[in-house]
Amino acid sequence: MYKIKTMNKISNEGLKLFGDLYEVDDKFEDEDAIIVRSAKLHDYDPPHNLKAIARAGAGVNNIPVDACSDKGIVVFNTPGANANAVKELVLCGLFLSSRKVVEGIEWAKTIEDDDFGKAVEAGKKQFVGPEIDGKTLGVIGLGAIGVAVANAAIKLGMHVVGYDPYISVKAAWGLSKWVKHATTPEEVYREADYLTIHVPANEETKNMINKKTIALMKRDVRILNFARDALVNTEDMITALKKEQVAKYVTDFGNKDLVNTPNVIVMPHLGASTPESEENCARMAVTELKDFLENGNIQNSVNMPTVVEARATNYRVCIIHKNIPNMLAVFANAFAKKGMNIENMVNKARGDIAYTIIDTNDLSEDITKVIEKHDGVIRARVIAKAVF
Ligand SMILES: NC(=O)C1=CN([C@@H]2O[C@H](COP(=O)(O)OP(=O)(O)OC[C@H]3O[C@@H](n4cnc5c(N)ncnc54)[C@H](O)[C@@H]3O)[C@@H](O)[C@H]2O)C=CC1
Ligand SMILES: O=C(O)C(=O)COP(=O)(O)O
Repeated sequence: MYKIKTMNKISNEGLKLFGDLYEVDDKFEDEDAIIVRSAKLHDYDPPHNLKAIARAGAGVNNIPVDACSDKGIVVFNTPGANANAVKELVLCGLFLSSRKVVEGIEWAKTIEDDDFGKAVEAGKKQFVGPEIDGKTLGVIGLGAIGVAVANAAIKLGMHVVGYDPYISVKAAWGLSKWVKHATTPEEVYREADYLTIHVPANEETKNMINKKTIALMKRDVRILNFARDALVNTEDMITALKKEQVAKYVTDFGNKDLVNTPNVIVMPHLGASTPESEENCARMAVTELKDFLENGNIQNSVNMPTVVEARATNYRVCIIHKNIPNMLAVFANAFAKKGMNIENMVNKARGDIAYTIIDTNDLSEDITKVIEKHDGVIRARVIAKAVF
Protein backbone atom coordinates (compact mmCIF):
# COMPACT_ATOMS: atom_id res chain seq x y z
CA MET A 1 0.00 0.00 0.00
CA TYR A 2 1.25 3.46 -0.86
CA LYS A 3 0.48 6.22 1.64
CA ILE A 4 -0.52 9.59 0.20
CA LYS A 5 -0.67 12.61 2.49
CA THR A 6 -2.95 15.47 1.49
CA MET A 7 -1.81 18.89 2.69
CA ASN A 8 -4.86 20.75 1.32
CA LYS A 9 -8.36 19.78 0.33
CA ILE A 10 -7.94 17.97 -3.00
CA SER A 11 -10.79 17.23 -5.40
CA ASN A 12 -12.22 13.77 -4.90
CA GLU A 13 -12.54 13.40 -8.67
CA GLY A 14 -8.75 13.18 -8.71
CA LEU A 15 -8.19 11.26 -5.48
CA LYS A 16 -10.49 8.44 -6.53
CA LEU A 17 -8.08 7.67 -9.41
CA PHE A 18 -5.55 6.35 -6.88
CA GLY A 19 -7.42 3.05 -6.56
CA ASP A 20 -6.86 0.04 -4.32
CA LEU A 21 -3.09 0.22 -3.92
CA TYR A 22 -3.32 3.53 -2.08
CA GLU A 23 -4.38 5.00 1.26
CA VAL A 24 -5.06 8.73 1.34
CA ASP A 25 -5.07 10.72 4.58
CA ASP A 26 -3.96 14.10 5.92
CA LYS A 27 -2.37 12.59 9.04
CA PHE A 28 0.33 10.19 7.82
CA GLU A 29 3.82 10.63 9.25
CA ASP A 30 5.57 8.13 6.96
CA GLU A 31 3.93 8.97 3.64
CA ASP A 32 5.30 7.85 0.25
CA ALA A 33 4.01 11.01 -1.43
CA ILE A 34 2.33 14.33 -0.76
CA ILE A 35 -0.34 16.07 -2.75
CA VAL A 36 -0.64 19.78 -2.01
CA ARG A 37 -2.11 23.06 -3.28
CA SER A 38 -0.92 26.27 -1.59
CA ALA A 39 0.05 24.94 1.87
CA LYS A 40 3.60 26.02 2.69
CA LEU A 41 6.02 23.10 3.02
CA HIS A 42 9.18 25.09 3.74
CA ASP A 43 9.08 24.15 7.43
CA TYR A 44 7.86 20.61 6.86
CA ASP A 45 10.30 17.92 7.94
CA PRO A 46 9.85 15.21 5.27
CA PRO A 47 9.87 11.58 6.41
CA HIS A 48 12.67 9.40 5.04
CA ASN A 49 10.05 7.48 3.06
CA LEU A 50 8.81 10.54 1.11
CA LYS A 51 9.51 10.02 -2.58
CA ALA A 52 7.44 12.66 -4.34
CA ILE A 53 5.40 15.82 -3.91
CA ALA A 54 2.72 16.79 -6.42
CA ARG A 55 1.55 20.41 -6.48
CA ALA A 56 -2.03 20.33 -7.79
CA GLY A 57 -1.53 23.67 -9.50
CA ALA A 58 1.18 25.76 -11.14
CA GLY A 59 3.25 27.76 -8.62
CA VAL A 60 5.79 25.78 -6.57
CA ASN A 61 7.08 28.62 -4.41
CA ASN A 62 5.41 26.96 -1.38
CA ILE A 63 7.72 23.94 -1.78
CA PRO A 64 11.47 23.82 -0.92
CA VAL A 65 12.35 22.51 -4.38
CA ASP A 66 16.16 22.62 -4.02
CA ALA A 67 16.08 20.81 -0.68
CA CYS A 68 13.81 18.19 -2.26
CA SER A 69 16.31 17.66 -5.09
CA ASP A 70 19.10 17.14 -2.55
CA LYS A 71 17.02 14.44 -0.84
CA GLY A 72 15.92 12.77 -4.08
CA ILE A 73 12.29 13.85 -3.69
CA VAL A 74 10.63 14.42 -7.06
CA VAL A 75 8.45 17.56 -7.22
CA PHE A 76 5.66 17.67 -9.79
CA ASN A 77 3.18 20.37 -10.79
CA THR A 78 0.23 20.35 -13.19
CA PRO A 79 1.10 22.75 -16.02
CA GLY A 80 -1.89 24.47 -17.61
CA ALA A 81 -4.48 22.53 -15.59
CA ASN A 82 -5.86 25.66 -13.94
CA ALA A 83 -4.99 28.18 -16.68
CA ASN A 84 -8.52 28.64 -17.98
CA ALA A 85 -9.88 29.32 -14.49
CA VAL A 86 -7.20 31.98 -13.92
CA LYS A 87 -7.73 33.50 -17.37
CA GLU A 88 -11.44 33.95 -16.67
CA LEU A 89 -10.76 35.67 -13.34
CA VAL A 90 -8.11 37.90 -14.94
CA LEU A 91 -10.69 38.98 -17.54
CA CYS A 92 -13.08 39.72 -14.67
CA GLY A 93 -10.28 41.73 -13.01
CA LEU A 94 -9.62 43.58 -16.25
CA PHE A 95 -13.22 44.81 -16.39
CA LEU A 96 -13.29 45.57 -12.67
CA SER A 97 -10.09 47.60 -13.03
CA SER A 98 -11.80 49.76 -15.64
CA ARG A 99 -15.45 50.13 -14.79
CA LYS A 100 -16.24 51.15 -11.20
CA VAL A 101 -18.46 48.14 -10.65
CA VAL A 102 -17.22 47.22 -7.16
CA GLU A 103 -17.46 50.81 -5.91
CA GLY A 104 -20.89 51.21 -7.53
CA ILE A 105 -22.25 48.04 -5.92
CA GLU A 106 -20.99 49.11 -2.50
CA TRP A 107 -22.51 52.57 -2.95
CA ALA A 108 -25.88 51.15 -4.06
CA LYS A 109 -26.13 49.27 -0.75
CA THR A 110 -25.91 52.61 1.10
CA ILE A 111 -28.86 54.27 -0.69
CA GLU A 112 -31.53 55.14 1.86
CA ASP A 113 -33.71 57.30 -0.40
CA ASP A 114 -37.20 55.81 -0.82
CA ASP A 115 -36.95 56.58 -4.52
CA PHE A 116 -34.06 54.16 -5.23
CA GLY A 117 -34.18 54.74 -8.99
CA LYS A 118 -33.93 58.51 -8.62
CA ALA A 119 -30.96 58.19 -6.23
CA VAL A 120 -29.20 55.83 -8.67
CA GLU A 121 -29.62 58.20 -11.61
CA ALA A 122 -28.34 61.12 -9.55
CA GLY A 123 -25.36 59.25 -8.10
CA LYS A 124 -24.07 57.12 -10.97
CA LYS A 125 -21.88 59.90 -12.37
CA GLN A 126 -19.30 59.05 -9.67
CA PHE A 127 -18.72 55.65 -11.25
CA VAL A 128 -17.68 56.40 -14.81
CA GLY A 129 -14.87 54.16 -16.06
CA PRO A 130 -13.27 53.61 -19.50
CA GLU A 131 -13.87 50.82 -22.02
CA ILE A 132 -11.11 48.32 -22.79
CA ASP A 133 -11.84 48.15 -26.53
CA GLY A 134 -8.92 49.61 -28.53
CA LYS A 135 -6.70 49.96 -25.43
CA THR A 136 -3.34 48.23 -24.96
CA LEU A 137 -2.85 45.30 -22.60
CA GLY A 138 0.71 44.47 -21.60
CA VAL A 139 1.33 40.83 -20.65
CA ILE A 140 4.52 39.84 -18.83
CA GLY A 141 4.98 36.06 -18.94
CA LEU A 142 3.52 34.13 -21.85
CA GLY A 143 3.01 30.69 -20.36
CA ALA A 144 -0.26 28.78 -20.01
CA ILE A 145 -2.09 31.71 -18.37
CA GLY A 146 -0.39 34.64 -20.13
CA VAL A 147 -1.11 33.19 -23.58
CA ALA A 148 -4.76 32.50 -22.70
CA VAL A 149 -5.20 36.05 -21.37
CA ALA A 150 -3.41 37.63 -24.36
CA ASN A 151 -5.51 35.71 -26.88
CA ALA A 152 -8.76 36.52 -25.07
CA ALA A 153 -7.86 40.22 -24.90
CA ILE A 154 -7.27 40.28 -28.68
CA LYS A 155 -10.77 38.84 -29.15
CA LEU A 156 -12.12 41.62 -26.91
CA GLY A 157 -10.69 44.24 -29.26
CA MET A 158 -7.55 45.14 -27.34
CA HIS A 159 -4.03 45.62 -28.65
CA VAL A 160 -1.71 43.26 -26.81
CA VAL A 161 2.02 43.54 -26.27
CA GLY A 162 3.72 40.58 -24.60
CA TYR A 163 7.12 39.81 -23.12
CA ASP A 164 8.63 36.44 -22.24
CA PRO A 165 12.33 35.78 -22.85
CA TYR A 166 11.91 32.06 -22.07
CA ILE A 167 8.69 31.37 -23.97
CA SER A 168 8.19 27.65 -24.64
CA VAL A 169 7.63 26.31 -28.15
CA LYS A 170 4.18 25.09 -27.05
CA ALA A 171 3.19 28.52 -25.75
CA ALA A 172 4.54 30.26 -28.85
CA TRP A 173 2.44 27.98 -31.07
CA GLY A 174 -0.67 28.90 -29.08
CA LEU A 175 -0.13 32.66 -29.05
CA SER A 176 -2.29 34.81 -31.35
CA LYS A 177 -0.33 36.26 -34.28
CA TRP A 178 -1.81 39.65 -33.36
CA VAL A 179 0.19 39.84 -30.13
CA LYS A 180 3.13 42.21 -30.49
CA HIS A 181 6.37 40.69 -29.24
CA ALA A 182 8.32 42.99 -26.94
CA THR A 183 12.02 42.38 -26.50
CA THR A 184 12.26 44.08 -23.10
CA PRO A 185 9.82 44.43 -20.19
CA GLU A 186 10.35 48.21 -20.35
CA GLU A 187 8.75 48.26 -23.81
CA VAL A 188 5.64 46.66 -22.28
CA TYR A 189 5.62 49.03 -19.28
CA ARG A 190 5.73 52.07 -21.59
CA GLU A 191 2.96 50.95 -23.95
CA ALA A 192 0.42 49.40 -21.58
CA ASP A 193 -2.85 51.00 -20.54
CA TYR A 194 -3.46 47.78 -18.61
CA LEU A 195 -0.67 45.51 -17.37
CA THR A 196 -1.02 41.89 -16.27
CA ILE A 197 1.78 39.69 -14.92
CA HIS A 198 1.91 35.89 -15.25
CA VAL A 199 5.38 34.81 -14.19
CA PRO A 200 6.53 32.49 -11.39
CA ALA A 201 7.79 34.06 -8.15
CA ASN A 202 11.57 33.65 -8.00
CA GLU A 203 14.71 35.71 -7.41
CA GLU A 204 14.52 37.19 -10.92
CA THR A 205 10.86 38.26 -10.74
CA LYS A 206 10.67 39.33 -7.08
CA ASN A 207 9.60 43.00 -6.77
CA MET A 208 9.48 43.40 -10.57
CA ILE A 209 6.71 45.97 -10.12
CA ASN A 210 8.32 48.72 -8.05
CA LYS A 211 8.68 52.50 -8.07
CA LYS A 212 11.24 52.41 -10.89
CA THR A 213 9.14 50.24 -13.21
CA ILE A 214 5.92 52.08 -12.30
CA ALA A 215 7.67 55.35 -13.23
CA LEU A 216 8.06 54.03 -16.79
CA MET A 217 4.34 53.34 -17.11
CA LYS A 218 1.57 55.59 -18.42
CA ARG A 219 -0.15 57.72 -15.82
CA ASP A 220 -3.42 56.00 -14.84
CA VAL A 221 -2.17 52.53 -15.78
CA ARG A 222 -4.26 49.69 -14.38
CA ILE A 223 -2.24 46.77 -13.00
CA LEU A 224 -3.41 43.19 -12.49
CA ASN A 225 -1.51 40.65 -10.38
CA PHE A 226 -2.96 37.17 -10.39
CA ALA A 227 0.50 35.58 -10.13
CA ARG A 228 2.10 36.11 -6.67
CA ASP A 229 2.42 38.80 -3.97
CA ALA A 230 6.24 38.80 -4.12
CA LEU A 231 6.17 40.24 -7.65
CA VAL A 232 4.84 43.62 -6.54
CA ASN A 233 6.41 45.92 -3.98
CA THR A 234 3.43 46.79 -1.77
CA GLU A 235 4.85 50.05 -0.41
CA ASP A 236 5.70 51.37 -3.88
CA MET A 237 2.29 50.31 -5.19
CA ILE A 238 0.43 52.13 -2.39
CA THR A 239 2.51 55.29 -2.96
CA ALA A 240 1.84 55.14 -6.73
CA LEU A 241 -1.91 54.71 -6.12
CA LYS A 242 -1.94 57.69 -3.76
CA LYS A 243 -0.12 59.82 -6.34
CA GLU A 244 -2.58 58.60 -9.01
CA GLN A 245 0.28 57.19 -11.09
CA VAL A 246 -1.61 53.88 -10.93
CA ALA A 247 -5.38 54.17 -11.37
CA LYS A 248 -6.24 50.72 -10.07
CA TYR A 249 -4.52 47.64 -8.68
CA VAL A 250 -6.41 44.35 -8.87
CA THR A 251 -4.81 41.37 -7.20
CA ASP A 252 -5.46 37.81 -6.10
CA PHE A 253 -2.68 38.22 -3.50
CA GLY A 254 -3.55 40.96 -1.05
CA ASN A 255 -2.41 41.88 2.40
CA LYS A 256 -3.83 43.98 5.23
CA ASP A 257 -2.27 47.19 3.88
CA LEU A 258 -3.56 46.72 0.35
CA VAL A 259 -7.07 45.64 1.29
CA ASN A 260 -7.73 49.02 2.93
CA THR A 261 -6.16 51.16 0.21
CA PRO A 262 -8.53 53.05 -2.14
CA ASN A 263 -8.46 51.86 -5.77
CA VAL A 264 -7.24 48.41 -4.81
CA ILE A 265 -9.40 45.36 -5.43
CA VAL A 266 -8.24 42.35 -3.45
CA MET A 267 -9.57 38.89 -4.26
CA PRO A 268 -8.84 36.06 -1.79
CA HIS A 269 -6.65 33.90 -4.08
CA LEU A 270 -9.59 32.66 -6.14
CA GLY A 271 -7.80 32.20 -9.48
CA ALA A 272 -7.89 28.40 -9.52
CA SER A 273 -11.01 27.99 -7.41
CA THR A 274 -13.42 26.46 -9.90
CA PRO A 275 -14.65 22.86 -9.81
CA GLU A 276 -13.24 22.32 -13.30
CA SER A 277 -9.78 23.54 -12.40
CA GLU A 278 -9.69 21.72 -9.05
CA GLU A 279 -10.63 18.48 -10.79
CA ASN A 280 -8.15 18.98 -13.65
CA CYS A 281 -5.30 19.71 -11.26
CA ALA A 282 -6.14 16.80 -8.94
CA ARG A 283 -6.48 14.33 -11.81
CA MET A 284 -3.19 15.40 -13.34
CA ALA A 285 -1.34 15.36 -9.99
CA VAL A 286 -2.68 11.90 -9.10
CA THR A 287 -1.79 10.52 -12.54
CA GLU A 288 1.75 11.87 -12.22
CA LEU A 289 2.21 10.41 -8.73
CA LYS A 290 0.81 6.99 -9.69
CA ASP A 291 3.06 6.71 -12.74
CA PHE A 292 6.08 7.64 -10.65
CA LEU A 293 5.33 5.40 -7.68
CA GLU A 294 4.25 2.38 -9.76
CA ASN A 295 6.55 2.73 -12.78
CA GLY A 296 9.25 5.24 -11.84
CA ASN A 297 8.20 7.44 -14.77
CA ILE A 298 8.66 11.19 -14.36
CA GLN A 299 6.48 13.66 -16.24
CA ASN A 300 5.86 17.33 -15.39
CA SER A 301 8.50 17.51 -12.70
CA VAL A 302 10.00 20.88 -11.79
CA ASN A 303 13.25 19.41 -10.42
CA MET A 304 13.94 16.17 -12.33
CA PRO A 305 14.27 15.26 -16.02
CA THR A 306 11.33 13.83 -17.94
CA VAL A 307 11.70 10.06 -18.28
CA VAL A 308 8.82 7.90 -19.46
CA GLU A 309 9.50 4.27 -20.39
CA ALA A 310 6.99 1.46 -20.96
CA ARG A 311 7.32 -1.47 -18.52
CA ALA A 312 8.48 -4.75 -20.05
CA THR A 313 10.41 -6.64 -17.36
CA ASN A 314 9.85 -8.04 -13.88
CA TYR A 315 11.83 -5.36 -12.08
CA ARG A 316 12.75 -1.75 -12.58
CA VAL A 317 15.57 -0.07 -10.68
CA CYS A 318 15.19 3.73 -10.49
CA ILE A 319 18.16 5.83 -9.46
CA ILE A 320 18.28 9.56 -8.72
CA HIS A 321 21.88 10.73 -8.80
CA LYS A 322 24.19 13.62 -9.45
CA ASN A 323 24.91 14.52 -13.05
CA ILE A 324 28.58 13.53 -12.92
CA PRO A 325 30.84 11.23 -15.00
CA ASN A 326 31.04 7.46 -14.48
CA MET A 327 27.63 6.94 -12.89
CA LEU A 328 26.36 4.58 -15.59
CA ALA A 329 29.55 2.53 -15.35
CA VAL A 330 28.98 2.25 -11.58
CA PHE A 331 25.42 0.97 -12.10
CA ALA A 332 26.40 -1.46 -14.87
CA ASN A 333 29.21 -2.79 -12.71
CA ALA A 334 26.91 -3.27 -9.71
CA PHE A 335 24.45 -5.15 -11.90
CA ALA A 336 27.21 -7.32 -13.37
CA LYS A 337 28.58 -8.22 -9.93
CA LYS A 338 25.12 -9.31 -8.79
CA GLY A 339 24.52 -11.31 -11.97
CA MET A 340 21.63 -9.08 -12.97
CA ASN A 341 21.14 -8.70 -16.73
CA ILE A 342 20.16 -5.24 -18.04
CA GLU A 343 17.27 -5.42 -20.52
CA ASN A 344 16.79 -1.69 -20.98
CA MET A 345 18.45 1.39 -19.56
CA VAL A 346 17.66 5.08 -19.92
CA ASN A 347 19.48 8.03 -18.40
CA LYS A 348 18.53 11.71 -18.56
CA ALA A 349 20.01 14.75 -16.88
CA ARG A 350 18.60 18.11 -15.82
CA GLY A 351 21.13 20.57 -14.52
CA ASP A 352 23.03 19.03 -11.59
CA ILE A 353 20.72 16.06 -11.26
CA ALA A 354 20.17 12.92 -13.34
CA TYR A 355 17.79 9.98 -13.36
CA THR A 356 18.43 6.45 -14.55
CA ILE A 357 15.92 3.67 -15.08
CA ILE A 358 17.25 0.13 -15.51
CA ASP A 359 14.86 -2.67 -16.46
CA THR A 360 15.77 -6.25 -15.56
CA ASN A 361 14.20 -9.66 -15.03
CA ASP A 362 16.63 -10.57 -12.25
CA LEU A 363 16.69 -9.23 -8.72
CA SER A 364 19.31 -9.26 -6.04
CA GLU A 365 17.61 -7.98 -2.88
CA ASP A 366 20.39 -5.61 -1.87
CA ILE A 367 21.06 -4.00 -5.28
CA THR A 368 19.76 -0.61 -4.10
CA LYS A 369 22.00 -0.69 -1.02
CA VAL A 370 25.02 -1.51 -3.18
CA ILE A 371 24.21 1.33 -5.60
CA GLU A 372 23.40 3.86 -2.85
CA LYS A 373 26.88 3.32 -1.32
CA HIS A 374 28.48 5.11 -4.27
CA ASP A 375 29.26 8.83 -4.13
CA GLY A 376 26.88 10.79 -6.30
CA VAL A 377 23.92 8.44 -5.81
CA ILE A 378 21.07 10.21 -4.02
CA ARG A 379 18.41 7.52 -3.93
CA ALA A 380 17.68 4.13 -5.49
CA ARG A 381 14.45 2.16 -5.56
CA VAL A 382 13.28 -1.17 -7.01
CA ILE A 383 9.76 -1.46 -8.35
CA ALA A 384 8.56 -5.05 -8.79
CA LYS A 385 6.13 -6.17 -11.45
CA ALA A 386 3.62 -7.17 -8.77
CA VAL A 387 2.73 -3.52 -8.33
CA PHE A 388 1.68 -2.79 -11.91
N1 LIG B 1 -4.09 33.18 -8.89
C1 LIG B 1 -4.01 31.86 -8.93
O1 LIG B 1 -4.81 31.14 -8.34
C2 LIG B 1 -2.94 31.22 -9.75
C3 LIG B 1 -1.72 31.82 -9.91
N2 LIG B 1 -0.74 31.24 -10.67
C4 LIG B 1 0.54 31.92 -10.79
O2 LIG B 1 0.73 32.25 -12.16
C5 LIG B 1 2.04 31.88 -12.55
C6 LIG B 1 2.04 31.53 -14.02
O3 LIG B 1 1.27 30.36 -14.22
P1 LIG B 1 1.30 29.59 -15.62
O4 LIG B 1 1.08 30.54 -16.73
O5 LIG B 1 0.43 28.40 -15.47
O6 LIG B 1 2.83 29.12 -15.63
P2 LIG B 1 3.76 28.83 -16.89
O7 LIG B 1 4.96 28.15 -16.36
O8 LIG B 1 2.98 28.16 -17.97
O9 LIG B 1 4.15 30.29 -17.41
C7 LIG B 1 5.06 31.13 -16.78
C8 LIG B 1 5.77 31.90 -17.88
O10 LIG B 1 6.56 32.93 -17.29
C9 LIG B 1 7.72 33.06 -18.09
N3 LIG B 1 8.75 33.79 -17.35
C10 LIG B 1 9.56 33.31 -16.37
N4 LIG B 1 10.36 34.31 -15.93
C11 LIG B 1 10.03 35.41 -16.65
C12 LIG B 1 10.51 36.75 -16.67
N5 LIG B 1 11.48 37.14 -15.84
N6 LIG B 1 9.96 37.62 -17.53
C13 LIG B 1 8.97 37.24 -18.37
N7 LIG B 1 8.50 35.98 -18.43
C14 LIG B 1 9.03 35.08 -17.57
C15 LIG B 1 8.09 31.63 -18.45
O11 LIG B 1 8.92 31.59 -19.59
C16 LIG B 1 6.72 31.03 -18.72
O12 LIG B 1 6.38 31.11 -20.09
C17 LIG B 1 2.41 30.69 -11.63
O13 LIG B 1 3.80 30.57 -11.46
C18 LIG B 1 1.72 31.05 -10.34
O14 LIG B 1 2.58 31.81 -9.53
C19 LIG B 1 -0.97 30.07 -11.36
C20 LIG B 1 -2.17 29.44 -11.24
C21 LIG B 1 -3.23 29.91 -10.36
O1 LIG C 1 -1.64 27.00 -9.13
C1 LIG C 1 -1.26 28.02 -8.53
O2 LIG C 1 -0.12 28.51 -8.67
C2 LIG C 1 -2.17 28.72 -7.64
O3 LIG C 1 -1.86 29.79 -7.16
C3 LIG C 1 -3.46 28.08 -7.29
O4 LIG C 1 -3.45 27.93 -5.90
P1 LIG C 1 -4.57 27.01 -5.19
O5 LIG C 1 -4.36 25.62 -5.72
O6 LIG C 1 -5.90 27.57 -5.58
O7 LIG C 1 -4.29 27.14 -3.73
